[in-house]
Amino acid sequence: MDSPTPPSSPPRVLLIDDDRDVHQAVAVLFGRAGIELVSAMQPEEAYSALELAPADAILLDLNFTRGRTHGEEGFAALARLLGDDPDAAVVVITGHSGIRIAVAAMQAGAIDFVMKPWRNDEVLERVRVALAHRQRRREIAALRQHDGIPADPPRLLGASPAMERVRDLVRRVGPTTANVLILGPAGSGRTLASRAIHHASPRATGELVMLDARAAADPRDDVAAADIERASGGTLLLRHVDRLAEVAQGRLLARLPADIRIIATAETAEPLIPALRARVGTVEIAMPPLTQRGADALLLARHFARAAERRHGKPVLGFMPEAETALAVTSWSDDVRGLAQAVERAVVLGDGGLISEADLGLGPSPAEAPSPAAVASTLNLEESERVLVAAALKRHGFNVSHAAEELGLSRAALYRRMAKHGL
Ligand SMILES: Nc1ncnc2c1ncn2[C@@H]1O[C@H](COP(=O)(O)OP(=O)(O)OP(=O)(O)O)[C@@H](O)[C@H]1O
Repeated sequence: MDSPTPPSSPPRVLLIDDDRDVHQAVAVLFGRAGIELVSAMQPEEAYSALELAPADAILLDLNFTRGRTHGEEGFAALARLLGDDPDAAVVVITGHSGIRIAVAAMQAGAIDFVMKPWRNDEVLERVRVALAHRQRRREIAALRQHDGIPADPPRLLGASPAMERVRDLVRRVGPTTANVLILGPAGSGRTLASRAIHHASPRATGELVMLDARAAADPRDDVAAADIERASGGTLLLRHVDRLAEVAQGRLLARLPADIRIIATAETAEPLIPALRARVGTVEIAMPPLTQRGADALLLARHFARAAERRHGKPVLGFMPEAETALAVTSWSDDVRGLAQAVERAVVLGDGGLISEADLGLGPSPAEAPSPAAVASTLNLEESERVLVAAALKRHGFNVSHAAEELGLSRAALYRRMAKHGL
């Protein structure tokens, strides 16, 4: 995530609208007004854009599916934008007769609204009000913070129900001072979730002190008392707490002051002594492995490709269809981090075209597709079904009829399973 816009640079406004003509018109308008436009055609693209570079204000259309006028998608996006960042300055865009919808959006936290078709001066005025609002919020936060403008909130990307549940828990627990134990595979986003919780907490102006239990040369080593002390007033993040030997866990428990907020991460809770688990795990959050997040793998791959594009100045067109299928079924050794590294490598070494399966270091040969036996030994029933369906689709070049025949399913049944698993 980049740092917020420095005061001297032009204000940055994110437009979320599925109409290209609107983007073109706003680009001209903002260009004249000295406002930088960031464009997103869909809400998911917008969350990725915000993670890469924060916006000072957001213009949000409320309908993204042709023929829809009730704004459900826009309201869901508004809730997510404000859930991720309660200080977000959002102006909603509604149709000509949408005054009731506009009022409901303001009740839901939007700062203002504009109605299509709009007058240019009206849009600019609303955007400027939103920018001023955001600036005021930042100044107040900076006064509280003492050491400058606060960073934007970390964002957990993903549209799967599994990630919705994680975001919901993060949102509920963040503003409290409850201790949280985050369980899940290495690289799945546990530290990112910890940052989001700290950022949303009343202790966000204090330090997030990170201690890695793996850093101890000997698992019997103690967690430094001085570090624990530093976290008073902020949050203590104990990473990989399951790597501490039981004796060290006991000593750690004895040293934890009563008034400190603790977030701990571990792969599983089994190695934890019950008293430590009870102390750090007032709320437990299970971070699902990427293979349980359906189409999130592709969504994250696109996000990491955009991030690498920005970081290395190398353009990327996207992913080849077979690479997309492979992404949906690959279990990376380091979960989300493994995916991020593979995508970044592909962008760095690629020629700016479409990223192939081979570019991602994934075997293109059908023989390498998982066999039912291999699948069954490591995954649960749901995951096995997803991997088998994806592998059959891959073997048949995404020909649904052929894949359905191989799986002994009707085409309709296969389509249902594809929808269920986000394939
Ligand atoms: N849902 C997500 N959205 C965006 N980025 C993510 C998401 N999950 C993970 N990442 C990114 O993947 C990388 C690994 O995540 P993170 O460091 O939080 O993992 P972790 O579970 O704490 O692993 P470890 O403890 O081994 O470092 C980070 O760069 C993080 O920003």
